[in-house]
Amino acid sequence: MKSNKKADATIIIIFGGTGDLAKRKLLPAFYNLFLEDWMPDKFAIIGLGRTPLDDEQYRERLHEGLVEFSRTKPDKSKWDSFKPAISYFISEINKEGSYKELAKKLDAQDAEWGTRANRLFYLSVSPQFIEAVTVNISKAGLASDAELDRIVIEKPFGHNKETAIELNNMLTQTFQEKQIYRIDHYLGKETVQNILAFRFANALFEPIWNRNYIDYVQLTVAEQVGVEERGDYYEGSGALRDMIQNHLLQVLCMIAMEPPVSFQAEEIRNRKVDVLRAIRRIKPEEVHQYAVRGQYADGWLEGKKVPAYRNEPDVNPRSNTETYVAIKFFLDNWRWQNVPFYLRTGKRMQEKTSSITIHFRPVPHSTFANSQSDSFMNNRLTIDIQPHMDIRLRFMAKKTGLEMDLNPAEMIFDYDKCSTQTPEAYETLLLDAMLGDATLFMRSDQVEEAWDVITPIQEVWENRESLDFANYAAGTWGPESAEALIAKEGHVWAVNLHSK
Ligand SMILES: NC(=O)C1=CN([C@@H]2O[C@H](COP(=O)(O)OP(=O)(O)OC[C@H]3O[C@@H](n4cnc5c(N)ncnc54)[C@H](OP(=O)(O)O)[C@@H]3O)[C@@H](O)[C@H]2O)C=CC1
Ligand SMILES: O=C1O[C@H](COP(=O)(O)O)[C@@H](O)[C@H](O)[C@H]1O
Repeated sequence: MKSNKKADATIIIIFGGTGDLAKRKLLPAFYNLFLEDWMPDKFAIIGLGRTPLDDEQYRERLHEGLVEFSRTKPDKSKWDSFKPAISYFISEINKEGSYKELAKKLDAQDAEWGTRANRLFYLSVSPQFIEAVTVNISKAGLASDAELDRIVIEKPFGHNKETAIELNNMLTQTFQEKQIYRIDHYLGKETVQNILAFRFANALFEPIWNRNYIDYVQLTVAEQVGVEERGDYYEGSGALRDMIQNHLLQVLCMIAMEPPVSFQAEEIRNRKVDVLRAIRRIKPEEVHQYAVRGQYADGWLEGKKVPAYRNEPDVNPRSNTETYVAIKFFLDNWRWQNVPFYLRTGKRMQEKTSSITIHFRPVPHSTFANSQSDSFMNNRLTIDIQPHMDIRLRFMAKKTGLEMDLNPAEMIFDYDKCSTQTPEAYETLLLDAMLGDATLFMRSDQVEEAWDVITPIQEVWENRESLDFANYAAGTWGPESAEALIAKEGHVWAVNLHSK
């Protein structure tokens, strides 16, 4: 969460510097921070990988990434001033010798600047390498200063609760908790951060933000893309681990948390972990009542035929991996007792859209005769996270005319009307990591609680044999069972309603 200050001298060391994430997200984020004068006055970016490249060839690769993925296209003179800070270091993760050489490079940079710089170790590598990198960093004494040195860990953080605990234990042998930045890029999204401002900087909403006024809450993260080139990873993950365990549960925390006393990282994280602890654990025998899963069949998206999940590259043709999940959660605390929180996410859905919808209770007594259905008359607050970013409040208003007839109307805050460009999530998060602000990163207990929430579902799904996959066509809103899941309560998925 940015203040107006810049970080002190910083060296960013990217393990996996030749990988997709570095090219697609990390370097464009650093470049845009540089353009907007957020990078430290002294900074260096060292990319690591085994691919034989020299500095100039590495910079050229990253430049291609900027052209393709950056929200601002690279300007020649700006790129020329940015690129000397980038260098490449050929290294094998498992070889201790590489880290000794890296130590020399880091020390030389410190000597040149005349100061011990902050070191930000970014692990943009497959999770199987986290232990080797951490142990070797420790052996080579690269992270000797708990105040200056930090490590950023990408998702997935563990494969289940047990492995997440093991990973936390392993990391804390080298790093203190305050040095560990577990990234969840949803927390860096502008609209997700705005939930905190919306809830806690306005007196208007807090009094009604509870079970007395809110009927139910929905969170949808729908993607049009399929599994793309990530079949190998996704087969071992599925939508529950890939999206619910992290992004959707983190957003749920922002919606449901109690007002924090301050905006200190620990305070915010304490309030969020309270929410995760309050989520009622689903018993194995109840999983079918609370959760549904799906897998896409072939279908049509925007006029193009797209293949079924089982026909995607690196996917088992008899795969049981879910590409769609919908879950009904309850929170056992005073604020939210008996308010359903519906979470759903899926690939190959009809629209790309991520949004939160708060459905308010109906008026206690209906004064007006109206042709609209009751649920359509209820107030509704929608926070559109992406691709369109806005906050919309639906209320009933009188239809212009001589009769007293009602119509829904909307008050809209539209980000498109703001003059400043919206930063990418990785820009916010990388800046925070450089500044040492962990507010938007996950603490160990948050990750473990989030795994705990999904464990029963995960275990039942992994052990159940008969599946009727594929059960939704690509280009639709997912399996029919997801509609049934909430129809039982007389509820309806808001996005479907919205797009009709
Ligand atoms: N790509 C994305 O959009 C996202 C990625 N992530 C996470 O980020 C991490 C990185 O993903 P991604 O960039 O896609 O992965 P890639 O497969 O594209 O890149 C892997 C990187 O690891 C390096 N590497 C692999 N083995 C070794 C080794 N033995 N020694 C040294 N370097 C090695 C590769 O370098 P080289 O080949 O040069 O050796 C390459 O730079 C993963 O944890 C992923 O889950 C998270 C969210 C989104
Ligand atoms: O972490 C992940 O997120 C993306 C979706 O991110 P978004 O910012 O485009 O909404 C998802 O496609 C991917 O499977 C998952 O690993």
